[in-house]
Amino acid sequence: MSAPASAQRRIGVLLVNLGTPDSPQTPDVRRYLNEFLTDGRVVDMPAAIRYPLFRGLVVPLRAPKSAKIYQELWTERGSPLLFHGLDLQKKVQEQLGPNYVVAFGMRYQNPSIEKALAELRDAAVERIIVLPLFPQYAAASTGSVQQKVMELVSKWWVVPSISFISTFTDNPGFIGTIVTLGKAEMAKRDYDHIVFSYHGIPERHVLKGSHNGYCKLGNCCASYNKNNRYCYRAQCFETSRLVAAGLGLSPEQYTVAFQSRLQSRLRDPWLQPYTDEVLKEMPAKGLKNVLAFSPAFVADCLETTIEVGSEFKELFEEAGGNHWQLVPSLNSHPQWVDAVVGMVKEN
Ligand SMILES: C=CC1=C(C)c2cc3[nH]c(cc4nc(cc5[nH]c(cc1n2)c(C)c5CCC(=O)O)C(CCC(=O)O)=C4C)c(C)c3C=C
Ligand SMILES: [Fe+2]
Ligand SMILES: [Fe+2]
Repeated sequence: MSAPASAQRRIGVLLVNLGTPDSPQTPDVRRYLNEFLTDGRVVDMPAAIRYPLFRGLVVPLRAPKSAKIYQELWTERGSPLLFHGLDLQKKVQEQLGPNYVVAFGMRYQNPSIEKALAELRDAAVERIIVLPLFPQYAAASTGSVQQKVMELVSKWWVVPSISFISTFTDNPGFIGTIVTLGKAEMAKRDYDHIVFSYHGIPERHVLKGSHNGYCKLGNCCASYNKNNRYCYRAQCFETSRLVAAGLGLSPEQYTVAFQSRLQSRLRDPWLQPYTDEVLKEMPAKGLKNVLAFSPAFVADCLETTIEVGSEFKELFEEAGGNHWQLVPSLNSHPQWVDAVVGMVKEN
């Protein structure tokens, strides 16, 4: 006879995404951006410069503009990044069953990681598996979640056993779901070219994380190996290569590019090529029908729906393109739910 569920050892699973404002109104967007952009892992300036510069100047100027974009993105269910995260949590919990407790938190704003961890502690879980929902490790995303979780649990009297899934750039279930979604779009029409557009990071961040100086922003990232396992650029290339293989694409049929750079007067270079520049040149080369993937994000958000799905489409059409199509995000697709369950069970 098996022990009752309540007597069995339970494992906590913490799914974390980046964050989103509580509402698309300027004060909430300002609060969100203040927390996000003063994180020393996102803007790696000395705190004495970062706080006054971002709280006093950058965020007050940016918040009203960002609020307008969030209003465009907002749905009846609120922010897509949030409700898709909650849907994923529910479906993963259903599949994992009563021996697991699945919580969901955001690195910035709500529901906070602190609240999600407290749910797991209250459920008396024996250990916690943390899955930051960023496929490719970056110090500014996954690293920041890890730091926050460690800061919070280090204050508990009984510190739990914790493990982190730090990257799933090449996870077969993750790759397979993107391939499924891509094939569905490719069945609807013919495309001249494929773009894999990833969230950019400053080149400096890649160099700071370079293992023994291995990564130098050159051909070092062309293969994915033990020396560049956590190099964001190498991981973006690896995800693209695997998805391209699943779709049967040759290297000439796709381009990897980077979006969402935070324009600054310091003009520090971000990972290149920049997606907006690449796509503007495509129509003149005869690439008039383009399918775009956003494999740095697992759920719809500002950077997918608005930036890739609508702003890039407009730029592409202005440059003479016919058809620009964004492949939908994984959200809580059943194949993706299976992939998350698989990663948890393997851990
Ligand atoms: C995929 C992982 C992410 C990395 C790496 C990342 C780095 C990074 N981001 C900024 C600045 C901004 N990012 C913004 C939005 C945003 N970023 C990610 C993910 C990563 N960021 C997501 C999922 C989102 C969308 C959130 C949503 O609610 O939809 C924004 C806000 C956009 C705006 O206000 O216009 C900024 C700003 C930096 C500087 C950085 C690395 C150094
Ligand atoms: Fe970002
Ligand atoms: Fe590299």
